[in-house]
Amino acid sequence: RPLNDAPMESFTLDSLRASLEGQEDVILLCLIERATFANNSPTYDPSYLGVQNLSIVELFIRQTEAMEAKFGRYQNPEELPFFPNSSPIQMVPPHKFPQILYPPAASVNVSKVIWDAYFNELLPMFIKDGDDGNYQQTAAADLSCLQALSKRIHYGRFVGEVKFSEDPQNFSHAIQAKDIQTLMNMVTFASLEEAVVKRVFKKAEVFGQNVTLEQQDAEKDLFSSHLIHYMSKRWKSSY
Ligand SMILES: O=C(O)C(=O)C[C@]1(C(=O)O)C=C[C@@H](O)C=C1
Repeated sequence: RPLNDAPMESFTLDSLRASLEGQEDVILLCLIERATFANNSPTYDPSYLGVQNLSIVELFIRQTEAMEAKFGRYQNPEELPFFPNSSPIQMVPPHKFPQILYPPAASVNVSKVIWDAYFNELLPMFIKDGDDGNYQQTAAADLSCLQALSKRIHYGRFVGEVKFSEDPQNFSHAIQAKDIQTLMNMVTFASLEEAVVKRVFKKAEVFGQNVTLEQQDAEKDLFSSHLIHYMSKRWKSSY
């Protein structure tokens, strides 16, 4: 469920984990949609448009975000733009979302890391070579993937806040001592991370199937085969 006016107490570790689990589905479906288009290299070529040396994807994302900002997308603290735009123009009145995050936590922003990892690492893992001319659709699919990934990754800020609120004394102690190792041990669970990775592999396999009414065994589509192959090379060896 999206963030709403519910009080802070209603955000529990369980409710946040349920949200994270649902967000996995969104990410996989966005990646599957992106995989229906070819690599489409002109989408990423800064010289293709001849506009301020910006690629189609960057210009499209900048303009889409500016428009979405006007309609209030980034009033919700779950959403972070890749290109923050301080334009004061707002078409919608401000909405009072709960201020769950402690200000330093709210300032945590790894959008640049997500951007680079998506284009340089994730996308080349599964995209097929070629040019089908659908550059706008490609850029739009990239933006959906990026937004879904960014939301999932930045959700860690809410999870951290709830974990703090469950054990403020021990957390405060470690924070004051700047004991990063203890803090990391307090917020991470290797077995849970392993379970998340396994669940995502399974979902990628299921979502990537072409479901037909006639066949008993659903065929695997190219996306899931490619993605799972590369994900296995990248991550499975560590589990
Ligand atoms: O569920 C938690 O406790 C989280 O912190 C979320 C999450 C995740 O991103 O899936 C992050 C770190 C933990 O090691 C395990 C899981």
